[in-house]
Order: sequence, then C-alpha cells, then structure tokens
Amino acid sequence: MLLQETRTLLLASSSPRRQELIRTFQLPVQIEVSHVDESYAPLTAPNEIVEELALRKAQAVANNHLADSLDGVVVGSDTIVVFDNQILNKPVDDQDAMRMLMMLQSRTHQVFSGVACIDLKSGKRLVKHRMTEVTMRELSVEQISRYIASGEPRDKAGAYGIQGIGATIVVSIQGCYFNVVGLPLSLLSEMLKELGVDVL
Ligand SMILES: Cc1cn([C@H]2C[C@H](O)[C@@H](COP(=O)(O)OP(=O)(O)OP(=O)(O)O)O2)c(=O)[nH]c1=O
Repeated sequence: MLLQETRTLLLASSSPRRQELIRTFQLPVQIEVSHVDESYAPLTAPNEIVEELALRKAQAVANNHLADSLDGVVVGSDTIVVFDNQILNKPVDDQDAMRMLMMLQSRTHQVFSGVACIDLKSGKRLVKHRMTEVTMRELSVEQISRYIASGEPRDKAGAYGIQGIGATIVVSIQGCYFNVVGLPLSLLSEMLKELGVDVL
C-alpha cells in the first residue's frame, strides 16, 4: 500500500482557538505567528476585509520560506463581526466591549471568517470566506458587566466567544459553528483538497 505523503500545515496565527482547531485534522502542524498590519481601507466590504487580511497573514509566513525547501501549505485566517453595516474587531478595552455587547444583545449579527492557503511548492494561492449568522439573547448591563469581568471578551472579535461561557448568550446560529470560533474547518478542508492535501 502506498502511504499518502504528509505535508506540513503552517498556521500563520497566534490564536489559541485556531491552533486547537487545525490540530483536529491530525496532520503535522507548525505554528508561525505573522505580524502584519491589520488595517484596511474604509468602506471595504466585510468579505473582502477578511479575505485580504487572511491572505496578508499567510503571505507573510510564506515569504519566510522562499529560500528553504519546506513542502507545506501556509494557512492564514481572519474573523470579524458585522452588525448593521458596522465592523466589530477585537475590543480595545472593557468600555469598547460593553459598547459592542450592548449593540449585539437581542439581535442577529454576521460573523465573517476569511481563509487563505498558500502552497509553498507550487506557489498556488486560494482565498475564500464563510459567513455565519448569530442571534444573541437579551442581556442587561449587569450581565454584560459580569461577562466582561470574566475576561473572555478581551481578545475576541465582537467581544464574545461562542466556545466559552459566551455560549450561554447565543440563542441560535445559522451556518458553520467553527467559522464563528475563527477557522471554518469544512471550508479549510475543501481548500486543502484543492491543493492535493486530503484531510479524510
Ligand atoms: C466571534 C468570536 C471570535 N473569536 C476570536 C477568533 C479570533 O482569534 C479573534 C478575531 O481576531 P483575528 O484578528 O481574526 O485573529 P487573532 O488576532 O486572534 O489571531 P491571528 O491574527 O494571529 O490569527 O476572535 C472567538 O474565539 N470566538 C468567537 O465566538
């Protein structure tokens, strides 16, 4: 029987969630944090923002391997929350988290995640995104304050984490759950397949 050649996935991310999620593929994973400028032009559409930033992150790591012979695929990702045409990134402080959660409670918002894959051998680049709709329950200022005090909102787009105690404030979702957590696994596995890497 021919053993399938295993190629390394280079995850261009500092996000512990993404690191944990990509390991579910049971493929060799290397983490290489990319330090890129995450600014974007005003009025850029959400899908374009997440695709552009995912590619920027992946490209920065790919550039570090131009001279070596590493046979792998670099994966970059970016997640934003969109409510009423407003883009919510990670909150800058607790007050910002309060502003975001007051806006999101009792309503439905969109979560966009972009994924970029760069094949180091062929140079082929793929960039796609997914969108998930999330509906939050009604929250009082006191409940939001207690949630912020838990520390969970701090490093998350939209100031909540569906995978943590934030699960209790989400009523329903439509679309991919992992897209909300920061890495849409079914989309990523499809993209890897296109580059010749079979997860299953
Ligand atoms: C909405 C939501 C976001 N998030 C997280 C995923 C991302 O880590 C973060 C969005 O910030 P990003 O800028 O996409 O990612 P990051 O800075 O954490 O990591 P890196 O750029 O190095 O890859 O929000 C959750 O963990 N749970 C959620 O429910």
